[in-house]
Order: sequence, then structure tokens, then C-alpha cells
Amino acid sequence: MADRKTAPTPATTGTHALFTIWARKHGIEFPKLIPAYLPPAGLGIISTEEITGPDGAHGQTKTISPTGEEVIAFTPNALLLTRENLERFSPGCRLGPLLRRKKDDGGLSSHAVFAAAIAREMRRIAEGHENMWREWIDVWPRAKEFRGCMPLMWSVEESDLLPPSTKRLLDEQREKFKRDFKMVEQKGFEFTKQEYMWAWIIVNTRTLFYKPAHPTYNELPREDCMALCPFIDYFNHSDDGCKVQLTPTGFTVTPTKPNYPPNTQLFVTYGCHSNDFLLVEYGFNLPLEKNKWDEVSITSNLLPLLSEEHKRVLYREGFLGKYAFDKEAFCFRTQAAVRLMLIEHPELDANWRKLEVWKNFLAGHDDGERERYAVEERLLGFLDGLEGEGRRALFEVGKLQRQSVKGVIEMRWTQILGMVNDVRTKMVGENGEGRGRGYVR
Ligand SMILES: C[S@@+](CC[C@H](N)C(=O)[O-])C[C@H]1O[C@@H](n2cnc3c(N)ncnc32)[C@H](O)[C@@H]1O
Repeated sequence: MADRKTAPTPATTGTHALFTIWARKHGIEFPKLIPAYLPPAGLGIISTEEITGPDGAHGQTKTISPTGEEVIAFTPNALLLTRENLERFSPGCRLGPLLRRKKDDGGLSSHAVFAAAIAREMRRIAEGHENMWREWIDVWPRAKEFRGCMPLMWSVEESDLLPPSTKRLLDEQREKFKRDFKMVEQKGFEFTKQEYMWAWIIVNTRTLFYKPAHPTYNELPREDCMALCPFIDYFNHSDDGCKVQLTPTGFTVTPTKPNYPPNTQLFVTYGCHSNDFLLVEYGFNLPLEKNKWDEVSITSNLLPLLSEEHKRVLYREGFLGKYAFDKEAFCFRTQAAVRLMLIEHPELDANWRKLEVWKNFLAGHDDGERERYAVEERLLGFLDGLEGEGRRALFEVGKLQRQSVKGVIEMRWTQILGMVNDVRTKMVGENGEGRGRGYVR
């Protein structure tokens, strides 16, 4: 789902109208907001009247947080889907004990269990059972809405055309899904892969980080601290969206900027995410100028080029892994790794002086100018390789059947090729003049 500018249409009928009535009845507060259709993002949140935000004068109707900020949305704890509320959400599911067991003792991740509870409730609802959260479940996207945009649902032929930085994240996600599905099957749940994948994507795209001041959360790994949150899960993402906070009574949303006129979409920030991450985890990416965190990871390209000796030295100095570039430059960690690669055996006594120079560069005592040309040579070679791969992928994408998938792959490759071009121009100049000689590709 790309972020095109589209006029919002208030979602005030059908399931969304029923949901907003249900939400207010159960204590969810959103005095100046309504859900709206915002294609291609699906649903989102718009203002119905002016929101003055952090710097404005506080009007009569505002809920004010203890820190004096305007709270524009509030969802109480009792309505969250959390580890604590699991058995209420899916009565008789017996999933709670699986959560309480350690993972190496047959326990499951929060993600796996929430997805199982949701898949189970979908079946029970279809069989005629009631569910306290039914109105909320009814406004979630259905599987067909995920098929075009969530790479997890794509064929291998389609996903193989994604850029390597996107593909690496997708491969990790596929492994995680496979593991969770297998575990849930082993526990005796008989969901089809499609049923479970839909529920798993619902959890993936709609959870908030949730770590209440409760002893059971102290020892939980970060990735297990999660909650699904009615109403606040309607908000779409931007890199400068409103702030979501967990208070002792529930989640709140407060604007970070002043003055939103009526009929304006309000966003929250899901995290400092690159477009590769947004694409794999949430099924959309932002235009480059709207994502200040976009970058292209090259870790999987660079690691295989490092010898064990290089890796040991980089590890000792805290520079092993997390290599990337953005439209401005390669990150400093990449510089550190590529500079070290110029020393074939950095641990040899005979190379101690070269290693000192490298360490001085890391510490900022040496400008690294002597090695600049050799380093750029490698980085430019790397950019050329990625560019070639991108051109081949864009040619192959033309042969795919599904327009939605084509559009997503083309958009990400075009962004990456644009960044390759920008960073190369910054290094060598428009015509290679920055290198003292023409840079010929
Ligand atoms: C928490 S939900 C937000 C509500 C969702 N749009 C809906 O229709 O229910 C997250 C999903 O919204 C969509 N989304 C969020 N932010 C977006 C954005 N800036 N542009 C396009 N789609 C976005 C993605 O599909 C993402 O997986």
C-alpha cells in the first residue's frame, strides 16, 4: 500500500459505525476523531474538529494528560488483547499456560499465542459463538486485503524479485512464521496455514509495545511485550506521528505537533523504521522524502566478504554488523569494515601500525584521507553491483501477473536505485570530478 494523497471518506456506516458505538460504550475516548477510508492505506483516523496539539490553548472538550498534553484517544487496559486478557478474549482456549512456560520448555511467543487465539475466535464466531470484542474483530482487514501487499503471502517467484535488503527481512519473517505455525500445530490446534497466517499478520501489523509495571513482564523478552489495542490500531504510520503512551489505566495518543484542522489524517509513529522494514512487517512503504529513517542494509552483502580475522577485530571494536547506506552516504560502520578489509591480516604483529591507523580513524584522530580512494573503489563497486541487480529485477518484474505485487517491487527498487545514484554522486560528483579522475562505469 503506497502513501498516495487521497481525500478521506468518513467510515461512519456499517461495521465501523458499530465499532465506534461499541468502543464508546466500553470506555474508549476519541472526542475529535473518527475512522475514515484512506485508500490505499485502508482505514485511518481523521479529525472532526480542530486539534490544537501541544502548544495550543486547551479548550473545554479536551482531556489533558498529567503532563499537560492533549489526549486525543484513550483505550482502557480492560479492552486490550494482552497476555492477561487472553482467556477473556478466547474463553476456554487454554493458551495461557503455554505463555507462562519458558520457550525452551515448550512455551510459545506472545505473537504465536495471540494469533492462535484470534484464529480460534474466528472459527468460533463462524460457528455462532459470541465474542465480547466482535465489533472490533469485524473492522480488521480480511486476507484478500493482505495478499497484494504483504510479501509473506507472495509466491517465491514474486518475492525473489525484491531487493536483497528487503528479502533478508522477509526470509527472517518466514522462518519466524514457520516456527510459530509448527509449534501451534504441535499443541493440537488444527488451523489451516491460511487461517493462521491471516491471524499472524493481524498481530504483526496491529500490535503495540506493551510493558506494564507488573512483575511478570520484568523478565519477558522485548518481543513478547505486546498488546493489540482497539481504536488506536486504526492509526496509520508516519515518521513524525503522534505519541502513543502506556499509562497505568490504558493507552493514550497525544499529538507532537500543533494545529490539525478538521478533516486531517492523524498518524502515530510505529518506530524508526526503514522502508524495507515497513514493507515486510506492515505491507506498505513511504515516499523517500516522507521517511527520514529510510536506509538500505548491506550487512548480508558485506559479512561474507570479511575473513574470520576481520570479524574478530570488528567484534572487539564494536563494529561487526549493521552496515547500511542512505541517500547521503554509507554509514560509519560500513566505513570501518571496508577500511579494515584493506588490511589483509589485521591480527598479524607485522600489521600493528596499519591497525593503529585504522583505530585512529575510528576514534576521529585520523581523517582517513590516505585510504579514501581505495575505500571508495570498493564502495562504488558495491553500488554498481546493486544497480545491476536492480535493473535485472525491474526487467523480470514486468513478467509478473499481479499488478499490486509489481507496483510494490518496482517502488522499492526505484527508491533503492535512486539512493544508489545519490550516494554515488555525493562520492564522485556528477562526472567523477570528486575523485580527481573520471569515474567510468
Ligand atoms: C495498525 S494498522 C492501521 C489501520 C489500517 N490502515 C486498517 O485499514 O485497518 C497498520 C496497517 O495500516 C497500513 N498503513 C499504515 N500506515 C500506512 C501508511 N502511511 N501508508 C499506507 N498504509 C499504511 C498498513 O497496511 C499497515 O499494515
